[in-house]
Amino acid sequence: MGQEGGGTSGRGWCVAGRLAQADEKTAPSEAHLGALRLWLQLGMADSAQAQKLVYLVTGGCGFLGEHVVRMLLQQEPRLRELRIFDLHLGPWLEELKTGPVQVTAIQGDVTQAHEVAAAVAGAHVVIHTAGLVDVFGRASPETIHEVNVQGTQNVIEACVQAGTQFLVYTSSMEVVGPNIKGHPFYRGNEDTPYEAIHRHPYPCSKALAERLVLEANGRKVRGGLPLVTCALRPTGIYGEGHQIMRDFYHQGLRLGGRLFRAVPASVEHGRVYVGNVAWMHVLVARELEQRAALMGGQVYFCYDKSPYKSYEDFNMEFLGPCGLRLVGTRPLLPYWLLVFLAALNALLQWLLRPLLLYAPLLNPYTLAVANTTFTVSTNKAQRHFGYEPLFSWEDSRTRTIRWVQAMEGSVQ
Ligand SMILES: NC(=O)c1ccc[n+]([C@@H]2O[C@H](COP(=O)([O-])OP(=O)(O)OC[C@H]3O[C@@H](n4cnc5c(N)ncnc54)[C@H](O)[C@@H]3O)[C@@H](O)[C@H]2O)c1
Ligand SMILES: CC(C)CCC[C@@H](C)[C@H]1CC[C@H]2[C@@H]3[C@H](O)C=C4C[C@@H](O)CC[C@]4(C)[C@H]3CC[C@]12C
Repeated sequence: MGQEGGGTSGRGWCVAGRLAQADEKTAPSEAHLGALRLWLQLGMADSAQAQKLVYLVTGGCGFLGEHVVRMLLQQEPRLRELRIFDLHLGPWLEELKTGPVQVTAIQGDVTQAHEVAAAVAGAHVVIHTAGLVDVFGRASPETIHEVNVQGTQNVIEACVQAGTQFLVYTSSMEVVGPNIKGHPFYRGNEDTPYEAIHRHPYPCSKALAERLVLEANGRKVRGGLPLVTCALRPTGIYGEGHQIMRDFYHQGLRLGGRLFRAVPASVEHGRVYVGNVAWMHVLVARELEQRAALMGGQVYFCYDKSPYKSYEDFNMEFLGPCGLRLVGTRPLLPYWLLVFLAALNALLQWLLRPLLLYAPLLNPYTLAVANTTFTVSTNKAQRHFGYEPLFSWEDSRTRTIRWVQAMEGSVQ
């Protein structure tokens, strides 16, 4: 929309169109022309002012980050420059550079304070989605901490030093749960009491980082204005580009078009479409300035109309139409055996570490997350900043199915 309805340039077109029509029929009076000239002038002034904001998206080349980047370009008409900061830049960035918004790709590391500071300087808004998403034991706990916690601290300090006033942080449902006790969280909201106790490095790091962001709300940035921060907590994100969905799909193909049920169908797992999560980021960033007192220091779960289902049944909404079948109405293996296999995988990972990286999907942590009900039901984002999902469940499903069908090696 930045391109399509970009501020008032769209309005200018509209007026010019109407004027041309009027010319064909009746000559407009001087008064009419004067009014139109004034409107056009105001429109141009508006337009010059409209495209004034500089946004920085950290992790802008990741699964969620790419959707945030594209959504900003479509839905934020005030954007002048969009900076995309990532450890690994994607080739798709090139196609964005021909549009009306200046797109600046910055290869950098959030753990390097000076790189972050240089990227943040002059930005009005920072959307910090960069993170090390690792629940499979690929990275060390120290690395996860460094990227997720120290990286976030660097972003906060850079905002303070640069005078950047608005910071949106991508947190995670996992800062709440599932906790180590396996307590269910059934359609809870941001105020539902829950014992958020974790041991795994990933949720621990996200919880620490979220706290840093929320505590930074109100800190004075350069120039004396207060920093306004908030955190968004997506549940399990799905949609175009979702790596784990890709993995399940390929695994299903290898197994002759079948996947085997491991988790009871009764365990609800919260899921949210990536387009809606991106839209929520864009809206939050837009509304933080006007509603700083209400939104500053707040957390919001990301939600939409995706149905409540088990992790595997939900995946079948997309993988089913792409030719896969989920075998079994109940888990094929007893739970104790899954626990044993998960523990065995953890042991093998530890033993093999000096030789190779063994990081299967099943481990004690992923088993616990997949086996514990965790779903949200809230309207806080709607109440605080007017969020409504941009994509219906039907749209989200169709888009995801099309993406799976277009995947390399697809049976379609
Ligand atoms: N995928 C989910 O289901 C989910 C759910 C809740 C929250 N989140 C959060 O959303 C954010 C994005 O997750 P995602 O699923 O898109 O993951 P992703 O791995 O696809 O994206 C993360 C991006 O961050 C970048 N990055 C990693 N380390 C970096 C560093 N040191 N410096 C700069 N960039 C770095 C990566 O290169 C990548 O492009 C993360 O903060 C994650 O914790 C994800
Ligand atoms: C029993 C096993 C075979 C099933 C394995 C599924 C497992 C890999 C899945 C289940 C739930 C998934 C997590 C969940 O959707 C939410 C998040 C939050 C986010 O911040 C990071 C990703 C993560 C942890 C998903 C990872 C994959 C999980 C554990």
